[in-house]
Amino acid sequence: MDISDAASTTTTKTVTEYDRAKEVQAFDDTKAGVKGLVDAGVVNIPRIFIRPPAELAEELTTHQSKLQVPVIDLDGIRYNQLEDIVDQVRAASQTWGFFQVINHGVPLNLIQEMIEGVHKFNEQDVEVKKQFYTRERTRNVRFNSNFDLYHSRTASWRDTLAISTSGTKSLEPNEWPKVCRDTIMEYIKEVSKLGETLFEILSMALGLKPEYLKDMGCFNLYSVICHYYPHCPQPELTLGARTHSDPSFLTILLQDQIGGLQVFNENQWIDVNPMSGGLVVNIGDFLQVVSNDKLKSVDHRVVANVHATARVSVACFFTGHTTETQKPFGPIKELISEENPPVYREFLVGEYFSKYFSKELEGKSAGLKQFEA
Ligand SMILES: O=C(O)CCC(=O)C(=O)O
Ligand SMILES: [Fe+2]
Repeated sequence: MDISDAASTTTTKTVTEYDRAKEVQAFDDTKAGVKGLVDAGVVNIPRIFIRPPAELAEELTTHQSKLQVPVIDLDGIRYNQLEDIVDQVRAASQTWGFFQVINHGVPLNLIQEMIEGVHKFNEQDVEVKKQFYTRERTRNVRFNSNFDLYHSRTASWRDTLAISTSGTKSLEPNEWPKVCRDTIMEYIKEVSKLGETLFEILSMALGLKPEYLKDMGCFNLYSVICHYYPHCPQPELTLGARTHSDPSFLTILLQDQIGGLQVFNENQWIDVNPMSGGLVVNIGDFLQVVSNDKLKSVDHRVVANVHATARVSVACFFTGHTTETQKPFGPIKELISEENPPVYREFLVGEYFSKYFSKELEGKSAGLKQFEA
């Protein structure tokens, strides 16, 4: 390559990068999200959403599998089958990092209302919705498209309404989106109860007393993240959510019947098939750390929605304490020994969050690496 070639390559690169930044900004400035693009009738998705050629080529090598994420019936708790449930949760959390629960106690009509509430929020007058559009992390209610829009190589085909519950009590009623406020409040209450039960089961699965994880401070439903995945006209070119593991101890996820969530298991992507009335539970990075790798936080993603109807999901993140002034978390003492030395160092949830939100959504290994001892 001679100097003029090098110069023109540099120029092209600069222009491409400049265009991307400009296009990302223009998209963000609409405050209408991906739904705004769909409403405007786009048939070719903007290039900020198109995945790099290498990623697209890799996709062609994946194939469908008959493997299924384990389903656990929590009704057994009432029938003296707790031990059996603890065994099932342990097995699922050590291998899949994911399981689905049924008979979980969260009222089915509330689940339906939550799904409808997220539709209503996203499908209301765009001018009303825009009032909630922000990337300001100090705001307890944040509507935007792609929290990592400015840091990611590829944007995802989804919009998100995030509610931080730590400030729920101090939230002014008009800070909340009216169309789904009461439903979300009620949902937080019910999912917290389920979370408490699951943390007890997980403590037992680790051979600890039932209150152990709760006493440690893992149990705090910090954010409710409502996702809306509009129909994508070119689903093969993008994703609904990039591959990631969750920045939480535990996540309880409600998904509607459309499907698209996939979990990485035995070197392949497996569909997490929607179950009417079921909830998906997954182990987050922090639980993998405190369990010293006994429980696994596993990569997952969402494919772009091919259906005419938008897909809705609601992820409840139990993140424990959240400010840097709180006590640090690290591998549980009872789980480490000479044969099982700590794999991870102690960390502060706040410290982890500030890194998480300053980069793009990425696979688990990158996230967990920073905790290593
Ligand atoms: O929409 C989904 O099914 C998954 C959402 C998710 O993985 C997340 O919010 O962390
Ligand atoms: Fe996730």
